[in-house]
Amino acid sequence: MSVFTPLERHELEAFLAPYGLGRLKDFQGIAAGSENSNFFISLEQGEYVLTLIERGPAQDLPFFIELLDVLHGARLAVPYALRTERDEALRELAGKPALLQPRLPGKHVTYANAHHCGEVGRWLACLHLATRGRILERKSDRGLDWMLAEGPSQALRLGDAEVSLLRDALNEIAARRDAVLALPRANLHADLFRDNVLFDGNHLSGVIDFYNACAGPMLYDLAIAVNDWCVEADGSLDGARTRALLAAYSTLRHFTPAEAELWPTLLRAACVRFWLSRLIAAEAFAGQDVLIKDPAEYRRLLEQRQRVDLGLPFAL
Ligand SMILES: Nc1ncnc2c1ncn2[C@@H]1O[C@H](COP(=O)(O)OP(=O)(O)OP(=O)(O)O)[C@@H](O)[C@H]1O
Ligand SMILES: N[C@@H](CCO)C(=O)O
Repeated sequence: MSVFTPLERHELEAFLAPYGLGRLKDFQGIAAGSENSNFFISLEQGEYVLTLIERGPAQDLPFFIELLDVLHGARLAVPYALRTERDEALRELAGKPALLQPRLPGKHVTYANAHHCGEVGRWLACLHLATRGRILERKSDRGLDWMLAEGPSQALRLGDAEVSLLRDALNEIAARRDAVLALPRANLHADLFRDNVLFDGNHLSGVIDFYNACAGPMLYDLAIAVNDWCVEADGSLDGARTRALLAAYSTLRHFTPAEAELWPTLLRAACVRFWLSRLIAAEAFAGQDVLIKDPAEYRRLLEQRQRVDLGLPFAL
């Protein structure tokens, strides 16, 4: 998996015809991914990706389409919704909202090095600089308020030590919520993990999966990325990769004193976000043929981030 909605060749041909991109040569469901159905599509005029939106906020699709148009216009390596000859971007196929996007070159990196992390930091700064002057508003559906609302009900399924870990983290989030929300804002990717970035050799060739994108504190985006790109097997952060990511970012946008102060809190909040969302996904998809990521990984990261308060290098 995960192709939740299989497609017949004839329905795909009818869907693709209005793009005027030539005959369908081949198509193939993509196994990776856990939220939507994705297909590689080979047409006479090039290579594309078709996404059927299976779940999540369908009413927000115009936001994602507009954001990707802005980023494409700013020359960031992102997919964007292709238009039909009648200028339609958002369409329907097999009863699901459907988008056709260019296929970006490159491969996912499993073991990131400091160079990869520098590329990611630079890309993230470009995203924030391209949007902070005219932010497209969308509240995250996995933001601090969601964590504070969802945490207590997830705690009912946890053991005593885990409840105490989560409770401490939620107390910190509640205490610092207003200060975090007052940090400098832009549009965020909000899910910048290794499996959402493509590298062509040493060059970052694409960032995909914007379905968590929102408006919010830029530092939160960095915390999410650092927790995945710079992590060691024991959950600690690797100094060289962390410095490379943050240095590349701060060359383009300097951190503020408030950001330096709130960095350890944001690192922990980003752990809580994925610990909770993975617990929810593990329960919702139990027994199904869907990729489920391990919630315990983010519990371990949170434990580590509570033991070690990490400063923000390159602050000010
Ligand atoms: N525009 C694109 N260009 C190249 N490959 C793509 C593109 N879009 C998606 N892919 C491939 O399809 C896979 C699944 O896409 P994606 O991560 O968006 O799935 P998802 O189910 O929406 O997300 P997730 O499981 O991360 O929430 C990616 O890992 C990538 O290999
Ligand atoms: N990147 C997320 C899954 C998609 O939001 C995770 O690792 O839990």
